[in-house]
Amino acid sequence: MSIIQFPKDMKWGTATASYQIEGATKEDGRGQTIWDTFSKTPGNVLNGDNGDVACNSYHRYEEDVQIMKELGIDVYRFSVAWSRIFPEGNGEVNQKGLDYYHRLIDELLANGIEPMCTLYHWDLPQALQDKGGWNNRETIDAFVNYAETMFKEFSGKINYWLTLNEPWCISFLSNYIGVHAPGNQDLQLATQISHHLLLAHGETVKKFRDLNIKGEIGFAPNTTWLEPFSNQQEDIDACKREVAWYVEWFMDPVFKGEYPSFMVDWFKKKGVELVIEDGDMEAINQPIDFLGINYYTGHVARYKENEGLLDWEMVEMNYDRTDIGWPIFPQGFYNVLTHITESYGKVPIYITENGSCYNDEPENGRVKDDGRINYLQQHLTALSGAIKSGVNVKGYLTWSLMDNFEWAEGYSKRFGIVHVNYRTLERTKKDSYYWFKQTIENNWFEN
Ligand SMILES: CCOCCOc1ccc(-c2cn(C[C@@H]3NC[C@@H](O)[C@H]3O)nn2)cc1
Repeated sequence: MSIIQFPKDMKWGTATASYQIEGATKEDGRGQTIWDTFSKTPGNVLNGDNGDVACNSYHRYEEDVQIMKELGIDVYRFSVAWSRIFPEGNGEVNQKGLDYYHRLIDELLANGIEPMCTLYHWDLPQALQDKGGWNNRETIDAFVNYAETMFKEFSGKINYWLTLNEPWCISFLSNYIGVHAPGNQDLQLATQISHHLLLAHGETVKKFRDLNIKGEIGFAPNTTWLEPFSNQQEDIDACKREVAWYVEWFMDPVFKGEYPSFMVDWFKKKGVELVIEDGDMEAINQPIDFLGINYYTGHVARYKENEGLLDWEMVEMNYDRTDIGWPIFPQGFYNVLTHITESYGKVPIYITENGSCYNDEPENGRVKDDGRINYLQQHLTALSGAIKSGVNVKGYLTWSLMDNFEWAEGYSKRFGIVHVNYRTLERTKKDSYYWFKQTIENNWFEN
């Protein structure tokens, strides 16, 4: 057994997102979003699930904050539903929407918990999607206007801001692979959307600086790691392409002001012509205060000609897998974090999402989720190793505080350290909740 310790100023927390937990989708002036539309289109979401009720956190946030207070966390990451603030995406502000987030944030602050606000976590107002959504550059202006409204309203209460959650999911998963809203399957469209998302991020950071807002701002790319099956250059290059699709494609423009040329060339071979206007790359290349990193899984891979978009295939290594089927690959967590530090320097990093799907149910009031505890132990051990090797990690927020709407998987996949009974909405703290609570209290755990 060994003791895994963390820096004394390490911040611990949990993360959620508006569409996944709030419910109340037709209350207090909230406008429809692309996930309301997508989830109610038959076939898009398992079991026809949608976010109309979810965890009903819109009304149960006080109970949820008490659960967080007992957990002993320092920071809670949530997202704001843009369509609660601007039901049509822009125009007249909805005061009842602002009022809800004041209630939530005041409850957090009153209980000594720091709010970390994600401005965009996938729930685009449908009215903007009807005008082209993220493919329309006017959506960038609407986003900056929404962000400016939030900055001015909550400056002084919120000190940690994230512009975008997982731009790879927003662009490629949702507009090329097509399994998330709005469900397009067009590589040119998805790639152009990725550029507009980066522009929205950069213009928002500029606005944050121009307004002299107190606090820190960043964004939260999702990451993965592919380990080459051999030291053959074709295997190494294939893995590099997939990691770059998530990491370099979004981080090079922000940190270096340019796209990774080997990926631009690869997309060109696939017929993609990215439209970049004068000044775009300068607008994206804004210094950020911290990076949110989301990591779930990785695997071993090798080159395979004409396989998928990037010519690679997974190598089956009898991985242990979670209940959503993702390989448990903690070495990928260490590798992607050290890779990011080697590429972009010691930018402060918060792990804004890391967690696992285990569908254990309560028995006699207890949820015995050993799989999730094991996942946390393995990934926090990898994180501790990354910190020791120089990665500038400031905090770790597990995904998620509670079971919630897992997008196309609906409510069938449970990521929470707190169980939610979707019929009664009763919350039940899982064994992993108590394990995480003890780890936070100690700032170490025994592996
Ligand atoms: C047919 C091919 O299908 C490919 C599916 O490909 C993916 C990839 C990635 C994901 C994914 C899901 N999550 C968890 C969320 N992160 C944000 C938060 O809202 C969590 O709910 N991260 N990545 C899903 C599906």
